[in-house]
Amino acid sequence: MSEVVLRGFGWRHAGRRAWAVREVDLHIAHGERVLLLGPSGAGKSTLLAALAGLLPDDSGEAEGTIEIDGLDPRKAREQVGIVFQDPQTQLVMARSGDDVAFGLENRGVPAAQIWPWVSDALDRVGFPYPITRSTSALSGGEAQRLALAGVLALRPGLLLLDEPTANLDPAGATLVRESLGLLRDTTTVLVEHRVAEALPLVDRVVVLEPGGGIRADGAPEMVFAAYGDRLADEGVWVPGFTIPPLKSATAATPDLVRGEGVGLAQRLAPVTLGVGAGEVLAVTGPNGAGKSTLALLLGGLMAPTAGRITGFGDRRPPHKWRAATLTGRIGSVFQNPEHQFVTSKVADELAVGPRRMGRSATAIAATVADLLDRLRLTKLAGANPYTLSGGEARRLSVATALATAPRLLVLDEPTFGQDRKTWIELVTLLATLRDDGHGILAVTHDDDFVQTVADRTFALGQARLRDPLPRRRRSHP
Ligand SMILES: Nc1ncnc2c1ncn2[C@@H]1O[C@H](COP(=O)(O)OP(=O)(O)OP(=O)(O)O)[C@@H](O)[C@H]1O
Ligand SMILES: Nc1ncnc2c1ncn2[C@@H]1O[C@H](COP(=O)(O)OP(=O)(O)OP(=O)(O)O)[C@@H](O)[C@H]1O
Repeated sequence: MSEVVLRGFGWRHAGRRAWAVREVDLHIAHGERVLLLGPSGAGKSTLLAALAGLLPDDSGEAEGTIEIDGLDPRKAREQVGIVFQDPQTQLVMARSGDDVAFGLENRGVPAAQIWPWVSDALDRVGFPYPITRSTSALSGGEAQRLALAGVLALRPGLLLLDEPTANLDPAGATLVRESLGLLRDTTTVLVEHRVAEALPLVDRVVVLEPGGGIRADGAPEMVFAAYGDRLADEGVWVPGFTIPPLKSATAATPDLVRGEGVGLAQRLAPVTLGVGAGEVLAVTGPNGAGKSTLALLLGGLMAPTAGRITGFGDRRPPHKWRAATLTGRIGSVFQNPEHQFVTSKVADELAVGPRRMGRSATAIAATVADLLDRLRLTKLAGANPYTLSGGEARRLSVATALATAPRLLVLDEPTFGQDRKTWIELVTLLATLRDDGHGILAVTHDDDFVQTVADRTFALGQARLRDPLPRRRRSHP
C-alpha cells in the first residue's frame, strides 16, 4: 500500500499554453480507492502519468510537489503499476507471457515465483491464449487484458488505471472488476468515464476542475448528491443519466457495401453483412470475435481470404480501389486513433483527405474550420495530434474520416474515451449524418451507443477459429 500526497501540483506540457492540471492538493491514504473524474482534456491521464513518474523534466513545466510514500514519483516507480488508456502501446515483449514476466523480472522477483504469478494474473483477466501468443496479434480487448495482467502480477502498492475496461466485453469487464475488488494492500486511482460500473470499486470520488483545482472530493454519494447536476452539465458522466434515442425515421436503402461470406484466416470466420445508406449498424460481440477485422475488410483496408466484398456499383472490391476513390467513398476510424495520424498539426490532419481528392484551398479551409468546430477541436487546431488526450484524439480521427464527406463511415469504437458532453455531440452528429443519407458501421462495446443510435445490430459470435481455451497454462516453455 502506498500513500500519495500532492501539494499545489501542476503540469504544463511543453508546447502548450494552458496547464493540463494545476493547483491540485490531494492526500490519498494507504489502501484508498479513488475514482478520478473530469471532462475530456481535464488532465486525468496527465495526473496518472505524473504519479507514475513518467513526466520527464524536459517534457513540460511542473509546479508544486508529488510524493509517493515520501518519495519523488521517479524514485518510487517500484511501488507503482500503471495501465495506459491505449494498452497496445505498453506491450513491449513479443510473446504475451514474457510481457507479464518482464515487469516481475525487472523488480527482481525470484525466478521460481515468476511463472506461477504470470499464470495467475492471466487467469484473473481471462486472457484466452497460451503464454506464447504473439503480442502483435491481439485484439484491442485482448491487449487490454494482457496489460492489466502485467500490473496485477506486480502487486503494486499504488495501482493507476486509465479506463481499464473500455475495450473489454461485458464478461471481461466484470471479471476484471472482480479481480480489482479482490486486491488487498493496494492503493488505487482509477480513471473511468462511465461512472456507474466503477462506483462499486471505489470509496472516494475526486473530480478535476478543468483549468485548475479540484471541483469535488468525497464519498461517491456525497459528491453526486451535492454536485451531480453541475457535473453533468460540464460533461461528467453521472450515475442514473439516460439519453433519449436518436433512431432513424426511415428504412435503410440498399447496401452501400456488402460482404458475402467474407472472412480472414485466423481472424474472422466468414460472415455475410451489408451496410445501407441512412442507417447506423452496430457491430458487437466478445473480445477477439473479429469486429475490428470486419471493419478493416469492409472499409477496404485489408483483403479478405474468403468471400467477396462489393460496393458503390464498382466491379472491383474496395481494397483494390485507388486511394483517392476509397477516401471519397469510405471514411474509416481505427481502434487506436494514434496509429492513424500522418501530420504534426490537428488542422493539417483534417486537410489531408480533401487535398488528396483535389479540392480547392478555399473549400479545404472551410471544411477544416467546420469540423474543428463541430468536434470541439478549434482550440487545438495547432496542436500535434500525438499530444492529444484520449478523448480529443478520438474526436480528431472521427473528424478526419468526415473530411472527405464519404457516403459510408466505418468507425471502430467511435465513442471511446468521451465525456458525457462530447459523447452526446458525437452521437448527435452521427445521427444527423445518417439522416442525411450516410451509412455508418460502428464497432462498439458501448451499450448506450447501441441503445441510443443504432438502427440495427450485428452480433458477431465467439471466435470460432481459435483453439479451445487452455484450462491450465504450461509453465515457461
Ligand atoms: N504530451 C502532451 N503534450 C502536449 N499536450 C498534452 C500532452 N498530453 C496531453 N496534453 C494536453 O493536456 C490536456 C490534458 O490531457 P489529458 O490526457 O491529461 O486529459 P484527460 O482528462 O485524460 O482527457 P481524456 O478524458 O480525453 O482522456 C489536454 O488538453 C491535452 O491535449
Ligand atoms: N495482426 C494480427 N495477426 C494475427 N491475428 C490477429 C491480429 N490482430 C488480431 N488478431 C486476432 O484476430 C481475432 C480477431 O481480432 P479483432 O481485433 O478483429 O477482434 P475484435 O472483435 O475487434 O476484438 P476486441 O473487442 O477485443 O477489440 C482475435 O482472435 C485476435 O487475436
